[in-house]
Amino acid sequence: MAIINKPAEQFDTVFSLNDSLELSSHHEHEHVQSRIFKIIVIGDSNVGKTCLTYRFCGSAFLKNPEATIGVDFRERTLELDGERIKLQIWDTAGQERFRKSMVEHYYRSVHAVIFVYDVTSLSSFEGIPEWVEECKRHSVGPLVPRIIVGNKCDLRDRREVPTSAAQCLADSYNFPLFETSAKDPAEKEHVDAIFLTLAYRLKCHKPLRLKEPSESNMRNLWDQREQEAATCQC
Ligand SMILES: Nc1nc2c(ncn2[C@@H]2O[C@H](COP(=O)(O)OP(=O)(O)OP(=O)(O)O)[C@@H](O)[C@H]2O)c(=O)[nH]1
Ligand SMILES: [Mg+2]
Repeated sequence: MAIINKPAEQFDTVFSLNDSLELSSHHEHEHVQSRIFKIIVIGDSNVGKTCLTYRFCGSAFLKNPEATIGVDFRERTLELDGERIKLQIWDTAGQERFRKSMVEHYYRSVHAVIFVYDVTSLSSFEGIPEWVEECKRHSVGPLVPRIIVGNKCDLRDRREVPTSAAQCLADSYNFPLFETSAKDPAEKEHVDAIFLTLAYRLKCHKPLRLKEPSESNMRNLWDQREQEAATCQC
C-alpha cells in the first residue's frame, strides 16, 4: 500500500500500533466512559466502503456484501495512550437511489469523513469532488478531518487511477491520501491505519478556546480550497 501525503509524526504513531490497542473483554464490561467519534464513509457505489469498514471493525474480508441501503453502523473501541476511544462508523449507501434518503442527520455532528474511490474505476475517482461538495451542502465544516482512500489496490492489472492523479487531487484539498485493499489480508494493518490516523487526529484535537470559526470564515476556507483545486495542474 502507498500511504501518501501523511506527516511523519502520524507515521510514527500509526505504525507503532499493535493488538494491545484493542480493549480486552474485561475492560468492555467496566463502566469507563469513552469519547465517541462519528466517522462517515462516503463514495460511489461498489467502491468497497462496506468491505473497508468491515475489515476495520470485524477483521475479515466481507465476502459477497450486499449494496448498502441507507446506512449501516459499526463500532470499534480502542485504547489510545490510555484513553478509551469509540469510533462509530457510518457506512453509507453509494447508490443514487438510496442517496436521496441520506438525510441531513447522517451528516449531523460528524467528526471525520472518509471519501472512498476504487482505483480500478476512473468514474468513482472523478466522483470525489461531488462527494466533497455533498459534505459542504450538508454543512460539514472545512475543519472536520477528511481522508481520501483509493481501494482495491490488489487489482493491479485493472488500475485506472494513477497514484499521481489521486495525490494531486488530495493535495488540492489538503487531505491525506491512502491507497489500500480491503480484500488483501496483508493490507489489514493499513486499513486500520486509515481509521486510526483519524482517531489520533480527533483525540488530539483541542476544542477552540476562542470563538468557533464563524460561518463566513468557514465559507472563506471552502472558497480557498476550491480555488486551490481549480488551479491544480493534474
Ligand atoms: N478485489 C477487491 N474487491 C473488493 C475490495 N473491496 C471491495 N471489493 C468488492 O467490491 C464490491 C463492492 O464492495 P462493497 O463494500 O459492497 O462496496 P460499497 O462501496 O459498500 O457499495 P454500496 O454499499 O453500494 O455503496 C464487492 O463485490 C466486494 O467484494 C478490494 O479491496 N479488492
Ligand atoms: Mg456498502
